[in-house]
Order: sequence, then structure tokens, then C-alpha cells
Amino acid sequence: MMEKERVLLAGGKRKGDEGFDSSMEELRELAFACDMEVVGEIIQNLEKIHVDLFFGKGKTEELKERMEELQADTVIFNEELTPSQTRNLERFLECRVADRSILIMDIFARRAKTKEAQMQVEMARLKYMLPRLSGLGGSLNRQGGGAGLHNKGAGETKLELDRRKIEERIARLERELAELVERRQNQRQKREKNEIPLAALVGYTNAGKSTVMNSMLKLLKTSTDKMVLEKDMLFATLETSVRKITTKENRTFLLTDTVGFISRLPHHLIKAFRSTLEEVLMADLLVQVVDVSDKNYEKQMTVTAETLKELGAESISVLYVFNKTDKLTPEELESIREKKADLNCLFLSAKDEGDIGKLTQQITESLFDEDVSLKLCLPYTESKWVPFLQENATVTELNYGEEKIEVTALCRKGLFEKYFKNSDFQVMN
Ligand SMILES: Nc1nc2c(ncn2[C@@H]2O[C@H](COP(=O)(O)OP(=O)(O)OP(=O)(O)O)[C@@H](O)[C@H]2O)c(=O)[nH]1
Repeated sequence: MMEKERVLLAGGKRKGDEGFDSSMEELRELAFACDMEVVGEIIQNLEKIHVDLFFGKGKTEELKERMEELQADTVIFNEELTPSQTRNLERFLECRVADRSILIMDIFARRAKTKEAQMQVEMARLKYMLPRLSGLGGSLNRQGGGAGLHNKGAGETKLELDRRKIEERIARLERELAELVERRQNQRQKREKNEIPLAALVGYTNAGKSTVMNSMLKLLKTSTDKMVLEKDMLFATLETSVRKITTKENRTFLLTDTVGFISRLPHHLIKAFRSTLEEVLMADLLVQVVDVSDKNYEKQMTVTAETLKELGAESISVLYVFNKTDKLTPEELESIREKKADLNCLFLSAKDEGDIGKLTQQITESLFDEDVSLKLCLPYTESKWVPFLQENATVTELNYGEEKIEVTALCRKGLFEKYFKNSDFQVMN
């Protein structure tokens, strides 16, 4: 087995930064997800960031000693370094210098499965790399994604050439992405036309969204070959994936899994990944999964709420799923229950079949609470509406008479208004 890269984590704590400890913990998780071995940690209380080396000179010397002592290959800073800080630190420490942004981009790159996600990751990496071209760092580069773009000691002309190549590549990616977005929008319009309601699983990374989705699919015996990846690692889901769920009561809705939210997401990525979250804006219901066994769950809920607001999704109704209750003591569970009593919520374990059954039911109720009951009397020339209703509504009765077909169905209000409200086939109850 290949030896793991030995890394030392470095963080600068500012006065009043309450999220600092959890963000260091998150950095450890990120390094773990990147297959690295964390050999130590160095933290300094900072009044301000030093422009040249991030830490002050003394602390940087201490950092160098610790690196040697621990035989660390790389130091990873908990926030994004400027290109010149990276260069100065590399020169001073004589080792690889990385930051939180590189780790997140590295993970995104490994997990990106759709063409679009891959292109977005590549673009984010190139944009990050562009101002850092002459340095040694810029990317951990084990994916080969940025191979050949580092020019240790290369001359000015070569550097200019590389820079131009990257700029051209970015421009091409931007064009191709715009085309992809357009194509996806067409697909969405199709969905809108069908009026199949959509529930979106959202939440902090590692909260259990993919597990909820997989358990639901398993429970409903939907084809298992389309299971989404579920792993105890950050960002197991990079792009949104949509599945069609048909309940035992023959209700059909779409469920989409989304990329996990995270605090202090590097700005290149906020922009790049917003489009993978656009599905959220189309949702009729947001199912917000929260890992209540994580001591930082309140903070994670805040980050999620802020991100949803930035996306413009704050007006969509939310069902809170407080997950991983199996990891809590009864007392802990009770105290959280009391605190959250006002919310539209469910406490559960995504690994419990009974719980997932309840969740499916609650989602169905929320999505279909405005249903309209419809009775049609169709001439055979209009028989096309039967499969249409079977696909997009819940058919409760179907009788083929001699001249007419009688159909009774429950359908969404939007669908009713669009197709049947003023139709000649409707029979008033
Ligand atoms: N004990 C326990 N573990 C759970 C439960 N739900 C999920 N997990 C575990 O939590 C980890 C993360 O679950 P995922 O479903 O991958 O989380 P996610 O929210 O999709 O993560 P991202 O893709 O990073 O956004 C996995 O190891 C799951 O097995 C639960 O109810 N109880």
C-alpha cells in the first residue's frame, strides 16, 4: 500500500471566532477524506493575518521545527492562503503548503461523477491555480487534473504560455457549461409540465442525506442499481441526483439528493457549485437532514439555513429530519426534542426501516396536501389521459364502459388547473 501523505494542520484563531474549533475538526475530516495522515496540529491566536507568512515569524519557525520533528510532508492551513503567502511559506518551510480550499477541491474532484460536476471542479481548480502559477503548490495534483501546469523555475515565456492555455481552457469550460445548463433547464421544464412534485434532501455534509435516500429506495423496493453513494466521508454526494419514488399508496414524487453544505466554503467553489444546488429552488419541499449526534448540529443548521437563503430558497417549506438518534442517550434525545418542539420535524435513524416508513409518509402528506379529487368521463378518442393520469396522479378507480372510460383520481392542484379544470370530460361530484 502506498504510504499516506503525512500532514500537519495549521489554524489561526481570531478573537471571538466561535466556530474555530469545529472548523479545525472539519479540516481533520477533510484530510481524512483525502487519504492523508494527520500527524499534528498547530494553532495560534491571531490578532491579524500576516501578509507574508500568515502566522508571525516566530510561529512560522516553530511550525518548521514541528514539521521536521513529526516528519510531516505537507502543512495544511485552515483557510485560503494568498498566492504570495503560499510561495513564501514554501520557500521558508521547504515543504508542500496547502490550504482548506485545495482539500475541498481535491475531494470534489474525486467525487465528481457527472460531466458537469467534473467540468465545474476543473474550472474551480484552474481559477485557483492561475494566480499561483509560479509557485510550487496550488494543487495536491494527485488526480492528474492539473498535471503539467506547475513550472518550478520555468522561464517567463513558458509561464505566459501556460497562463494563456489555462485562460483558454477556462473560457472553453465556461461555454460548455452554459450549454449544459441550458439542456438541463429543458429537462426541468419537462418535469414542470408533468407536475410531479419534488422533495429535495438538503443539509450539512455527512448528515445522512444519501443514507435517507437509499433506505427509502430500499424500503420501497425501487431498483437498487440506482443507489446513490453513501459513505462516512465528507462530500460523498457531489452532484444532485434525482430518483422517482412511488409509495405503496401509489403516490409518485421525485426525491433529489444534493451536495452537502459546509462552512467556510472557498469562494471559487460557492460559485461553481451553486448550479448543482439549483434543483433545490425547484423543490416543493425541502427535507433538511440534521445529524443531531454531532455536537455542532446547531451551527450546521445555521450554515444550512444561510446557504438556502443565499440560494433564494428560504420561502420553500422545510421538513426537518433530526437523524442519527440511535447515537443519543434517551435524555439527550428528550432535551433536543423539547428545544425543537416548534418545528415541523421528525426524529429518526435513517438506518431504521420503520422510521423511514414514517418519513416517506410525512413527505407524501406534505407534498400532496393540496390534492384535488378528479372524476373524468372520457370518450375512447381521449383515452390518452388514462396513462397520463397513471403517470402523474393517483388513479383510484378505472372503468372501461362501452362508450366511455370512467377515471377517478387524486391529482395535484397545479396539474388539475392546467389540464382538467375547464375540460369537457370532468364530471362534478
Ligand atoms: N449511526 C447512524 N449513522 C448514520 C445514520 N444515518 C447515516 N449514518 C452514517 O453517517 C455517514 C454519512 O452518511 P451519508 O448518507 O453519506 O451523508 P450525506 O449527508 O449524504 O453526506 P455528503 O454526501 O457528504 O453530503 C455514513 O457513514 C452513514 O452510514 C443513522 O441514522 N445512524
